[in-house]
Amino acid sequence: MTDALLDAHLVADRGTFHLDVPLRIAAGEVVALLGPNGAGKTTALRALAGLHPLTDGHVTLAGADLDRPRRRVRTPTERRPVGVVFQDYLLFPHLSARDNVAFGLRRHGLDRRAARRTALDWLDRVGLAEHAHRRPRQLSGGQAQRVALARALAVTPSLLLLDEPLAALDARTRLDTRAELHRHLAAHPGATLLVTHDPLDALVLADRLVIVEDGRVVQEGDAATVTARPRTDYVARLVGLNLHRGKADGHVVRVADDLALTVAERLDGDAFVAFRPAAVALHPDRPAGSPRNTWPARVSGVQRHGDNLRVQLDGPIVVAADVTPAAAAQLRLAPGQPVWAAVKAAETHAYPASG
Ligand SMILES: Nc1ncnc2c1ncn2[C@@H]1O[C@H](COP(=O)(O)OP(=O)(O)OP(=O)(O)O)[C@@H](O)[C@H]1O
Repeated sequence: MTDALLDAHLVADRGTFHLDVPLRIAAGEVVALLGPNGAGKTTALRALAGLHPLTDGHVTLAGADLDRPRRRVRTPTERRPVGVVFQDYLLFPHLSARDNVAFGLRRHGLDRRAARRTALDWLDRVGLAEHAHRRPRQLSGGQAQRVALARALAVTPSLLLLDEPLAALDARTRLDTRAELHRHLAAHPGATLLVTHDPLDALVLADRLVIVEDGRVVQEGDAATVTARPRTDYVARLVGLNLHRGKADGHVVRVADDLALTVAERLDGDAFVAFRPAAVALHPDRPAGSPRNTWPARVSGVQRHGDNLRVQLDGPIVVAADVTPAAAAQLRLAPGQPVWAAVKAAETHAYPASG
């Protein structure tokens, strides 16, 4: 991407934690920053907002350096063309919805009347014109979220930052608000960074995913690429796949000392093998007639998963298998129980681990 509106290299420290994340976002692009707990997502967002100092690297937005520690450049939060929607919205409880939105505009230099007019216009755009006089405690979670979004967007920020914007909502409100948020983000001409735990939010709302683990980017790309070729356990779990790394030789990938899986693709060298939990069949005894891709395993856990049960297996490789409740009853699945696992070559997807 050559025409990045945001060009950042976020290098920051928090205690012993070290963040080192390059990030480029084009105008109109929505990027989701995903990662497990403690990966550094919030630190990255706070650094972009000017709420956490960089120790090195830079933040350049629309060609202007906001941060560049080596040149002692640092722009205070309120002088950045950045809008933030925090997880708990941080609305002022004593101000009406209109005045919450107007507050940000006033800080950006608008006079009181113009700020109120623009605030009403934005509340109208998020469908809240008739609630403009209400205080935050008189609004539902979804409505408060929309006020926070209106407040962030009203200042026409070059960069919009959203920190888990749907996390505080119940499932039903989340569904509606996600669809509406999608509409507003699609219309936002600036760059958008969305921090989230929720793969669905990321897949629905973002054009591109950047996945961080332990302060580093481990994978990035559009949803189709990332879900088709996960490169870490976290990403594989996120997209609901089993993932194993091994050495490929033709159609065989050795994933453990005592297990080689036959795969559909022909490969050589370091490779990943991915397969869906539903592709793993469980048998009480060694399955006859199908010698490929079967291995002895032991049940380490069983949980509900939609209409099925998700069974965690230990053995030469750690695997999740989805089985129907009827199959689980027949197998009398219980923790510690030995079973045989099987997966067909045609149900696996192998790809090079390098590049
Ligand atoms: N106040 C603090 N003092 C010292 N270290 C901290 C502090 N807050 C966070 N950290 C460290 O910084 C790391 C990154 O935290 P951060 O909140 O950015 O992660 P995150 O990806 O947003 O996590 P989560 O998904 O749990 O919100 C954590 O691993 C934690 O060890």
